[in-house]
Formats: sequence, C-alpha cells, structure tokens
Amino acid sequence: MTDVEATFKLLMIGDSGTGKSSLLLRFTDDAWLQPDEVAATIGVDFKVKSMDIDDKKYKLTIWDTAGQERFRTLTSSYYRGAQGVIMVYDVTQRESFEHLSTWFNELETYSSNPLVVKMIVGNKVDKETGEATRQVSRKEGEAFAKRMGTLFIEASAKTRAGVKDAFVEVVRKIIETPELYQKSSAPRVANTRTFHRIQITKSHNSSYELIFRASENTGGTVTCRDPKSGLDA
Ligand SMILES: Nc1nc2c(ncn2[C@@H]2O[C@H](COP(=O)(O)OP(=O)(O)OP(=O)(O)O)[C@@H](O)[C@H]2O)c(=O)[nH]1
Repeated sequence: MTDVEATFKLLMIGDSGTGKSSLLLRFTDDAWLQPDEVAATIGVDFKVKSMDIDDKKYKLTIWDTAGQERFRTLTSSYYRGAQGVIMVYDVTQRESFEHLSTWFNELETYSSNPLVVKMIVGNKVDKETGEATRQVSRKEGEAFAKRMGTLFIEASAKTRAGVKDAFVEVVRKIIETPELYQKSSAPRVANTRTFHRIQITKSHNSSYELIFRASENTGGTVTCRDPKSGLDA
C-alpha cells in the first residue's frame, strides 16, 4: 500500500487563540507546546501528513491560517481548491463561538465549491475542569453545527481528545463526496464559465457548436454540441 489514492487540501480557520496551530501540531506530530512557546500564526503555515483509511493512503496538506485579521493576507488563495474546512472555537471563550458566523461568511465569499466539507471543532475541553469554566455547552455547539449543516466535534489539543477523530471524519466525508476530488465527476455547474462558443457548419443543414468552458474544478473543457437537439455530439 504505497500509492496515494488522493491528495486533499484542508484549511483551518477561526479566531486567534482558539488553538488551530495546536490542534494541527497535535494531529501531525502528536506534540504539544507549552503556552509560552506558542506564537500567533502570521499569514499561513501548512503541514503535510498522510493518512490511511480503509487500506488506502491519502495525502493531506493542511493550511493553518492566522486568526488575527492583521496577519491575514491573500485570503482567497487559502480557500482555493480546499476540499475540507475545519472551523475552530474555544469552548471557554463564547466570543470565538459567536464569531463562527463571520467565518462562515468568509468561507462563502471565497470558497468556490459548495460541496466543501465543513467541521466545527469546539477546542480546549480540558479547561472546563481547570482554571477556566466552559462558556459554550456541547449541546449548543452541536445545535449550531446542525443548523449550519456541518460536522461537529469537541476536542483538546492538550489532552489529544477528539483531535484525530476530527481529521478522520473530515477526510471520510470528503472520500464520500467524489465530486470534490475526482475531475471526471466534478460538477460542471458551479463556478463554470462559458467563455467562447463557435459554430461549425458541416453542410447547409447540419452544424455543431464548440463550447469552451473554464472551471476551477475541472480546468478547461471543450464540448461539441448539436444546437438543435442540445445533445453532445
Ligand atoms: N488548555 C488548552 N490550551 C490550548 C489548547 N489548544 C491551544 N491552547 C492554548 O491556546 C493558545 C493559542 O493556541 P494557538 O494554537 O496558537 O491558537 P491559534 O488559533 O493557532 O492562534 P492564531 O495563530 O493567532 O490564529 C496557546 O497558549 C495554546 O497553548 C487546548 O486544547 N487546551
């Protein structure tokens, strides 16, 4: 089992300090940095990890974006081509949960693919027994995720709880949605732009149309259509 079945791009978004970089480090290296060793992400960082699911190997490139507005640049390029988006909030910071709607707006603005798999992660559950009290209940997190049609999990980068499961669930859902990564079955409708049509006349009563389309999903396509029947020729 050495061949890579597919490569997926995942993106981590959410308010600064919710633990995106810590979750990623826990997932890729099973490591945890002490709070005084952690620095805010500037721009974007990314890690590559392979994952085996049902005896198949998948390569993940995981982009970790800055939560702080002033460190965010080239936002649209983060989203381009992403098949999965992990949205993180801190269960002990209600504001980071309430900001999820802003992150959804950004996702809608920049993600070209309506099928992109979304997962909401409520991070830092270990803190509920420690110095900080929880400000968002699991029930509330779940209800919000259900309303937004996304996957949901609670996690702790510190204790490992839920971290691997979050990534595995996202990848499984992507695998179940081949339109997201198989070129031949990518939808033609979304983000497909017809940019040129030419009519080719074969004889006085038969002509065909060549249609050139550009799509972020499929690259370019050229189809030949009988304009009378509307069928591909
Ligand atoms: N107790 C606890 N602390 C956490 C957890 N995850 C992250 N932290 C702490 O939260 C702080 C912020 O973590 P980061 O991983 O840098 O957060 P971020 O979302 O990547 O922040 P930006 O890069 O600014 O967007 C650090 O002090 C981490 O140690 C967790 O699961 N439990």
